[in-house]
Amino acid sequence: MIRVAVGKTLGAFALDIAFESDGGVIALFGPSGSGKSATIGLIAGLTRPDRGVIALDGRALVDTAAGTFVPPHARRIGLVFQDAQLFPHLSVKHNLLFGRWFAPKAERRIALEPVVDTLGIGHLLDRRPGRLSGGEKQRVAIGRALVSSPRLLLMDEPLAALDAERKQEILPLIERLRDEFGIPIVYVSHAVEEVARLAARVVVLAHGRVAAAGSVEDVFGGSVAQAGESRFRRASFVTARVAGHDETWGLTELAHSAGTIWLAGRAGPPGRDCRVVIRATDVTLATERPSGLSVRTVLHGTIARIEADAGPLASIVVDLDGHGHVLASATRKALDELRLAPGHPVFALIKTVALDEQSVALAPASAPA
Ligand SMILES: Nc1ncnc2c1ncn2[C@@H]1O[C@H](COP(=O)(O)OP(=O)(O)OP(=O)(O)O)[C@@H](O)[C@H]1O
Repeated sequence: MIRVAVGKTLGAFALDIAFESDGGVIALFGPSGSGKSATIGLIAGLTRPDRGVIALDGRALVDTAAGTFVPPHARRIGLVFQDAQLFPHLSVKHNLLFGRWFAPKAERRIALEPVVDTLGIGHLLDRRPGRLSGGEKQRVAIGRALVSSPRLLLMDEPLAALDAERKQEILPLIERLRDEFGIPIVYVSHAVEEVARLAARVVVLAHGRVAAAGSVEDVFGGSVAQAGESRFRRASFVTARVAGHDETWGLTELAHSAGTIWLAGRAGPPGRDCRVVIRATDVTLATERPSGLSVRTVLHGTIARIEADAGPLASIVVDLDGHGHVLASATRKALDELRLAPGHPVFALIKTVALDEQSVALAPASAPA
């Protein structure tokens, strides 16, 4: 359990935040400059708060009123940054073993072998970091943090420097370490896709304050959490159930009460709950059920809210039959011409080609998504 309630002034920037997490992955989400990395620095002990408390499993790491400040190396917190920050003169194996020095012998819960297996880095052990790709380096950085048997893992945009393909290789590995090693993780990102796949809870920061906090479903139920994001990055997700695979056409059918969602590719066994991430720019709205279109996914819903940008665009939050929301981007002109307003019924159309396996996060086999 991590509890954070701190204030810190950094030049002209004032951070004043409070949140708690009792395990799993909690995401810190928010636009650039909102204070995500500053928060990570405070939890790791790289900086000291001006006031407040940070406690891990009931033990104060910082308590300014009591004069407590546990130094970073004694916090037992693993860190993974965007840039892997490996020791260039050490082999991969010795980089990994370096992490162990920080764990007292009695607390070395995590052995090297399962970490190497999970991350698929066994063939790299004798290499130096200079001879690794970006994705390989990042796996080793994650491994080094894990073998220190940390009480908490802080991951600050660990995928931001990787291309889309590398990201898709590493995301499942982070899912596995979340599920197999049981270490609580604070995960910083401004990618909705990553947050939707990994996190149970999210804290949205804006201008150094907590703008929203709660379950991922609740916080991303509308577009408010993404107000600072460009229209190309805005996304929502819906929880659906894998209904089956169409082997002839290579499609997966996902059941939702608002309609069937089709995605190109295979995603999970039938019966499994999942979250489907849908970019707002991939959603088209229609006032009538369309015919003669190639679009396969037609979800019926009701306009819950319209948020007009300063420019020509608007974000439309569509309530899906009381089971989640989908976010659409449209021009204000189109809204005007279709006379769309809150309370109106609409159909949300999503191209099948906009969704594939990578748009889907499977819920653990036994738990709801
Ligand atoms: N040491 C410092 N001195 C002065 N200002 C600082 C210092 N460190 C951070 N800041 C300021 O604090 C604010 C928050 O920075 P922070 O790095 O936490 O943002 P972020 O949400 O992680 O952004 P990004 O997504 O771009 O990494 C920024 O305005 C930054 O310029």
